[in-house]
Formats: sequence, C-alpha cells, structure tokens
Amino acid sequence: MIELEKVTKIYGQGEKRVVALADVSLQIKKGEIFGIIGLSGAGKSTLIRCINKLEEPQSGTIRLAGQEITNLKGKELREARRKIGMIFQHFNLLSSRTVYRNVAFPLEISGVKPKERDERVRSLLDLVGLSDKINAYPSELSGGQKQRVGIARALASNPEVLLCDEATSALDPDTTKSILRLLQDVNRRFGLTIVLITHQMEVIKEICDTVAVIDDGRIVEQGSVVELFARPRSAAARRFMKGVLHTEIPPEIQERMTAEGSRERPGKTVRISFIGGVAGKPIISSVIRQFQVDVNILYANLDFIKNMPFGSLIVEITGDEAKVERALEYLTAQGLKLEVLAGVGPDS
Ligand SMILES: Nc1ncnc2c1ncn2[C@@H]1O[C@H](COP(=O)(O)OP(=O)(O)OP(=O)(O)O)[C@@H](O)[C@H]1O
Repeated sequence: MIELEKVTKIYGQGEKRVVALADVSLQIKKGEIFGIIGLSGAGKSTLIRCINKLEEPQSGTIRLAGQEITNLKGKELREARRKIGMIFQHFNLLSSRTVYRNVAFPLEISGVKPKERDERVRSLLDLVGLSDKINAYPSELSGGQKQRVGIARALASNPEVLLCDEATSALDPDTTKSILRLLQDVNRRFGLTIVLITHQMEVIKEICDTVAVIDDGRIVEQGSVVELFARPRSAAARRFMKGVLHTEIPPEIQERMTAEGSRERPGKTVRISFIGGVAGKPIISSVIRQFQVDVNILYANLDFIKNMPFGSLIVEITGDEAKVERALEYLTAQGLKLEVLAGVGPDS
C-alpha cells in the first residue's frame, strides 16, 4: 500500500545540516496497522510528513497504492492526498466550529452536497461514539473526545490510509486504550491501513501488526511486532521494551540466585520466555512428571501483545544432573526460549 525506497531528507546546510531520514526503505501492506517507533528527534514526524507530501525528500521514492507520489503536483496531488487521512497529537480541531462542523469541514471543501454531507457526518459521529456532543465546541470536550472528533474528521473523505502522528501521546493511559480500540475497530471494519508514529512501546504492543524502529534517521529494525518482542535485535528496540515487558529480574530474585546455600540439590536457575500458544499448555507439570525433577517458580510475568500471550518465568529446576539437562532440552523443543541464569551444583 505504501512503499518507501531509500528516502533521504536533509534539513539545512553547512553547520546546520541535519540528516532527518537516511536511506529509509519501508513496505506497508494494505489493511495493516504499522507502527514506527523512535525517540524524540529520530525522524518520525519527517517520515510521516514525507508520506503525505508535506515534506519533499532530496532522494528516494514514495509510492502510495502503486502510484509514485514524489513528483505529483496540482490536481493529481490533491487526488492522492484524498486517499490519506491524518490525526495529530494535539488534535488540530477548529475551535470556532462545533463538533459537527469540524467533521463536515473536509466534506465542504471537497464539495459534497448538504444532504449527503449531513448523513455522513452523523454516521461518523455515531461510529466514534460522539452523537451526543454534536453541537459542542472543542473547548467543551475531553482530550479523548477531541481525538474522536479528529478521527471522524480524518475518515470523512473515505481515506485508504490513516496517518497517526503521536495520536495518543497527550492522553492518559485509559483514554489511550479507548482511542487505540477505536483505531483497531476502524481498521477492521473498513480495511483501513493505519500508520502510527509513537515513542510509546505500549501503543505498538497494543495494536500494531508490524513495527519499524527508527533511530537517528535510520530504520534499525523492522518486522512483526511479535517477532520484535520475542527477539529484539537492535539496541534501540531493547531500550524501548525495557519498561514495557518487566523482563528485568527483580532484586529479591537476584539476591536469592547469588545467595549461598539457596539451592540444596544440583540444578539450574533458568529464565523461560514464551509467546503464543504454549502459554495454554501444562508444560511445567509435564517436565516434573517426565523427568522426575523439581521445579520451583521464583518469578512469573504474563503479558499480552495484541491478544497474544507473552511471558517469562524464572524457575529453579533441581534433581539428577542428567535429568535436569533433558528437562531443559525438552523445554527448548517446545518452542520456549531458555536462558540459564545460574547453576549446576548445589550451592554450599
Ligand atoms: N523544519 C526543520 N528544519 C530543520 N531541522 C528540522 C526540521 N524539522 C525537523 N528537523 C530536525 O530533523 C530531525 C528529525 O526531526 P523529527 O521532527 O522528524 O523527529 P521526531 O522523531 O518526530 O521527534 P519528536 O518525537 O520530538 O517530534 C531532528 O534533528 C530535528 O531537529
């Protein structure tokens, strides 16, 4: 749906030269929710502004639904832009217009007849759950309600793509969730492609299918969200995930792992990470039964990435050394990721 090939955008010259995007290539598929995550100044806004041609890259190509937009002008550019809706961090509503007239605005500009316009505005406000605020002014709305108006307005001209520029960054966590649910809903209902830029990994984890990590103007990693969480390759991705997944070993467990005499029998302390289906299987009890080892759970954490269970357990597996080894092999064969944190002989 959207393809970027070696897009480079440079601001300024000489000492003031800033490479905001360096050789950025991305492929965003029709109907997916694609997240772009990066720190402040990484180049996210520049990227999204290049996609709707508010910025002109120095080199590279950008295609939207197969059409190269880089050289479009006038009527053709307007037509292409109509395929793209956009929502913003600070909503960008017109303060002197009511909710109804904010949503009607793009339809007025494109000359949609009053009756059709009225029907469309009312159905959009119904979709975003704001029918009761139809005559309110933006100043009378909460942040979440303002963003709902923004979404209704962006959808007014039936776009194929919705660009979201830090759309939930100004909202509290509960409101963020409700806005993300709404975006997911419109994505599913209309097959709308959503491109979302954010610095919040929670947002990526909650609704994105695919993610690209941007760092200092470069895409350092891209792929499915589940894959990113299971096996982050870049330092930037790992940094973003730290606060989200609680995979850090709690200090109490660290202490226990290093304390003398904490383990009476030989064994290993292992971190087991899992994703998806295995979460529903009784793997631990199978290990105990099949290999006659003891399993002591020291720490457990279960989370969800887009409704997919994702978790980690820290366990002590003790018993006969060969059986412990076989138990670990069995766990690996079940598709679990194992990391030995400490172990073999009894602590003494
Ligand atoms: N109009 C401009 N003129 C000069 N430099 C710019 C301009 N716009 C952005 N930059 C620079 O380009 C780099 C990328 O900026 P950009 O706004 O795309 O980052 P960002 O990831 O969106 O950051 P934030 O999350 O803070 O909005 C930054 O170093 C920024 O200072």
